[in-house]
Amino acid sequence: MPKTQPNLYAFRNVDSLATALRGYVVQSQNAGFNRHDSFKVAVSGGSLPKTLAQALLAPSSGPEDVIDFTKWEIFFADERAVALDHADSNYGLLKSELLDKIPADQQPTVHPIDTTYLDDTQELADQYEKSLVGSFASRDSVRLPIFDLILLGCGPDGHTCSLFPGHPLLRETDAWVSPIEDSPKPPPRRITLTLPVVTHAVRVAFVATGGGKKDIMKQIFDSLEATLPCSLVNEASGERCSWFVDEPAVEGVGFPRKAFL
Ligand SMILES: O=C(O)[C@H](O)[C@@H](O)[C@H](O)[C@H](O)COP(=O)(O)O
Repeated sequence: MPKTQPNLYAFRNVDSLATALRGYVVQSQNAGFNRHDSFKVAVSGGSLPKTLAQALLAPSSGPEDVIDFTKWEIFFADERAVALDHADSNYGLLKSELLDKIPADQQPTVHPIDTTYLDDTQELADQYEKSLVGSFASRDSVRLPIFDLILLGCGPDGHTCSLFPGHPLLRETDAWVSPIEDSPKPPPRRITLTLPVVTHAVRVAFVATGGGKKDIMKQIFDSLEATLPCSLVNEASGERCSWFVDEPAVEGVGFPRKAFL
């Protein structure tokens, strides 16, 4: 069977991207509600939380466009081994951009790292894996957790989550969550969902904006060789993977764009 291709959606600006991203997240949420009455989503750091907040905090456009955060379970696709109130914390970033702006009686369930284990990234990863087991299923009964949606960014070197080009962690096949002590993007000590978990999600979405991304976007979409972490996600997830980008990020990219309907 031929492999399916990812969806590349390009927008004039971040405002129109955020509107489409909202529609996509609401669809993913509703599909999750239909499947198991909750929405299990993982988010990364970087610029994503800001764009996501813009999308999710916008007023509803009608009865088809309703977000029920109380049934959301939010996990972190990757997290830095720092305190939750540290400037480098992805939880802290999501909190200030999004969670603090959601009314108290509508708060989602959020799964931050257990900062008791900051000194030992293997233990930090193992404990985070346990929180996935608690929410999804025991490791004996499922090979991999199935997120309803994983929301990712794309680094200028083609990394995503804390999965970096050429890093041995890309070959991890057993763990759901792994430590990394030598992240080329600071800070070096982190934990990350592994590639099999990312590519096993019902849907995966990347958000990448700005002209600084165009060279790596050309490599990801126009090169036949899939070695970059973002390319590996594209290859394994195919049409379950969608990219929300602005025009400057895909300037010169030949890969066909789709209209977001
Ligand atoms: O914690 C992190 O460092 C991120 O999860 C990382 O994977 C990020 O998503 C990319 O580096 C893209 O970052 P930008 O969106 O800021 O370019």
